[in-house]
Amino acid sequence: MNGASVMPFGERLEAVFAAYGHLCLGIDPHASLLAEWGQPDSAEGVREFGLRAVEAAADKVGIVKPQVAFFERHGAAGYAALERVLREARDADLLVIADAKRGDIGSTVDAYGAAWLRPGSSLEADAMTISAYQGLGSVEQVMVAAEAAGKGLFVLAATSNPEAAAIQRAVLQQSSRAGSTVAQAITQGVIGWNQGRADAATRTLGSIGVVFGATTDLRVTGIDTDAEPPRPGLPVLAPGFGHQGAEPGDIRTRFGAFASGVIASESRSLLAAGPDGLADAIARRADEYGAAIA
Ligand SMILES: O=C(O)c1cc(=O)[nH]c(=O)n1[C@@H]1O[C@H](COP(=O)(O)O)[C@@H](O)[C@H]1O
Repeated sequence: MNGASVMPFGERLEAVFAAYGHLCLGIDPHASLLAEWGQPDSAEGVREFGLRAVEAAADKVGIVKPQVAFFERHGAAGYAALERVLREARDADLLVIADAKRGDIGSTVDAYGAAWLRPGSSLEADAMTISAYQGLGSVEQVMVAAEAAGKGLFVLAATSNPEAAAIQRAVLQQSSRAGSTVAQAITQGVIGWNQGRADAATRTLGSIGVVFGATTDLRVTGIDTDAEPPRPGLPVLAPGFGHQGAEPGDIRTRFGAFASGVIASESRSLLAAGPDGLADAIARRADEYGAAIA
């Protein structure tokens, strides 16, 4: 793969923001939603659910985030269903974030990167979620490979679930970032990595982002939301809108200076509209985010 010829993920994300705004449809085929959608709780059911969600999302929103776990529940057949959903979504020109939350020692996490981000892989997505609790260095090579292939990564930093605070707000004792919280150190590490690219000064958004839950108070986590982040801007995957309680109007107050890079992700709150109402629900919500971020 010739890295010089691919469009960086951050540029693709910027184009999607300009065309469709900041809303992302999470594709989470919970058993209860499958029942509401009239689909069996099986690999066939999650495939049909995913395909109908993609159909509703196309031209209404620019980004989808399939939650891998709900497909994995159905074993190999569930993975075949996911492969089909990923392919259809990418063919529909949606930017696809595989929510796989992988992490491990470097040599193993590289294989996860190859599974989800290598061009031509049957599970190829445009970006994936990744965990760096084995050290940011453990995912360094995945960052390099993602960047070279025009792909993106979202590293968990300050997640939306309340029980994460105890770990993510813990203060580092050792390392060059001693005194920072875990969330802060991961965020600063990712910002620094994007700044270290040779063409950083010409980019508006970097290709490596973080996950900040929309329900989380970032300031308490040690992240300064008032300071203008240096170029390139930081892509922020922000679940927690809708079902978990955050609303479009919270974008500015929660994310401050990071707001322009926020991907506002909602799954259950949109999917609850059912297969026939989903496209309209997405369009309505996209307008609300548009007004909130303008
Ligand atoms: O990485 C994620 O997407 C994620 C991070 C986080 O901090 N919180 C969070 O809820 N998520 C995912 O976002 C989705 C949220 O779904 P809803 O609460 O139904 O919108 C689920 O697939 C979660 O796994």
